Amino acid sequence: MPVEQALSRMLAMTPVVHATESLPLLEAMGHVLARDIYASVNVPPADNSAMDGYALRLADAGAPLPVSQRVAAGQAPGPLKPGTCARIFTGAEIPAGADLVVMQEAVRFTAFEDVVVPDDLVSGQNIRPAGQDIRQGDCVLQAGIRLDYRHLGLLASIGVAQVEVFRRVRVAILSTGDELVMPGQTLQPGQIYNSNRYLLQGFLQQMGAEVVSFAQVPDCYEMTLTALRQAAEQADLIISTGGVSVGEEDHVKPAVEALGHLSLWKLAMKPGKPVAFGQIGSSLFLGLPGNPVSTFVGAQVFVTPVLAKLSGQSSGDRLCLSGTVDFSATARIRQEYLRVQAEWVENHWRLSAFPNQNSGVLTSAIRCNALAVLPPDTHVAPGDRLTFWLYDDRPSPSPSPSHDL
Ligand SMILES: Nc1nc2c(c(=O)[nH]1)N[C@H]1C(S)=C(S)[C@@H](COP(=O)(O)OP(=O)(O)OC[C@H]3O[C@@H](n4cnc5c(N)ncnc54)[C@H](O)[C@@H]3O)O[C@H]1N2
Ligand code: MOO
Repeated sequence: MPVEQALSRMLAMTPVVHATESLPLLEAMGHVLARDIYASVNVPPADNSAMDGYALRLADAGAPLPVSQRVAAGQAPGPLKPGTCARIFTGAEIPAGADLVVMQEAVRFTAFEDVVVPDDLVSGQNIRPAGQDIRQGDCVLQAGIRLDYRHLGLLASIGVAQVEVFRRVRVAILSTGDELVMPGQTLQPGQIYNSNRYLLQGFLQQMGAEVVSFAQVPDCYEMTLTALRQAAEQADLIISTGGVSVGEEDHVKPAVEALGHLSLWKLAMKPGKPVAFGQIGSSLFLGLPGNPVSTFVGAQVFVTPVLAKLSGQSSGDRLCLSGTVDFSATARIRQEYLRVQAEWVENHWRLSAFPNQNSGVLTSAIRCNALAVLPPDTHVAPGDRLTFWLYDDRPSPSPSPSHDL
């Protein structure tokens, strides 16, 4: 089955976790907003000065003006006496009657310390009007937004201290394989370190999900059943790695079928062919192949949109870009997800492929910053274009050389 079709079927089966909670603003970081937020105040609440200087009436300009009051930020000014000006500081409220502020560098003083202002004055200059950022009653954020630091700042600016958010999506991770040991232990012959668990847990954390359980199970049907049953009791989504292929040691698929059902298995993608998707009780189940790059690509291609929908996010769409490849590659019947280094060079994106695209080479994900999509039955040569997305938008320390695949 093509990836796009599989993804639409996965999303059609994915519910929204509707439970909400009310959290103090700082704790809401990374949560998805459950209600629209309306401003109960203007931002700024009153007209205020954009400069350190003098507030006056345009009509009074022309003659030297005595200073009748001093207004610092945080003080409430009195009305401005006609024929005078007010000493004012950045952020301080404009006294009633004043209609402009002259910055202090632009004024002179008479021998009596009256203020002489320049001629080229405009009503409203250097005044930040009340509500210029947000008007009372405005809908400032809509439900479905995943809150980041910008939203926290905006919510704080309208005085919101507590927000209603969807609870975090609960995810269980299952690593399967007799060969796996945890970092920190010494490898015995035949063993490898379990990297997928760490990759997935870090990814889920970054996505705002809560990892509620982790199990590492050997290649044993009974133990896989037990682990899946326990995971389904706690999690909205179970993600397993390994054991979804066709060998006798691959027990995940039959175990899911025994406890629930599988809706999808085997997709036309590389890496990641034996991806499986289904349900156990009320938990969704996503089985990713064990190869570390299959897990990485599966996290990018499937976990991201499924988690977005579960968590109540209104859009899980990623930003897809188009770039020019400087290598040759051919995809057969499977859609390929190439690890590429995307560089912005001379007003276009140039994509260079990592030389070893094997699904066991996790280094490719670190040395590159993007996944380029090579559709089935496609050949690309230098100069051709491919769609890609950045999974790391930091500039790379050194551009990678080009490699044909
Ligand atoms: N006869 C066939 N064999 C295979 C096929 C096939 O169609 N016919 N498909 C191949 C493809 S493609 C993939 S992908 C793999 C997927 O296999 P599994 O999902 O069953 O994964 P495993 O065999 O358990 O593991 C694959 C590989 O990844 C390593 N691994 C597993 N878990 C971890 C982990 N947590 N951390 C690090 N590395 C892990 C594991 O040792 C294997 O090397 O099947 C092919 N075979
Ligand atoms: O589908 Mo597998 O991940 O190519 O090696």
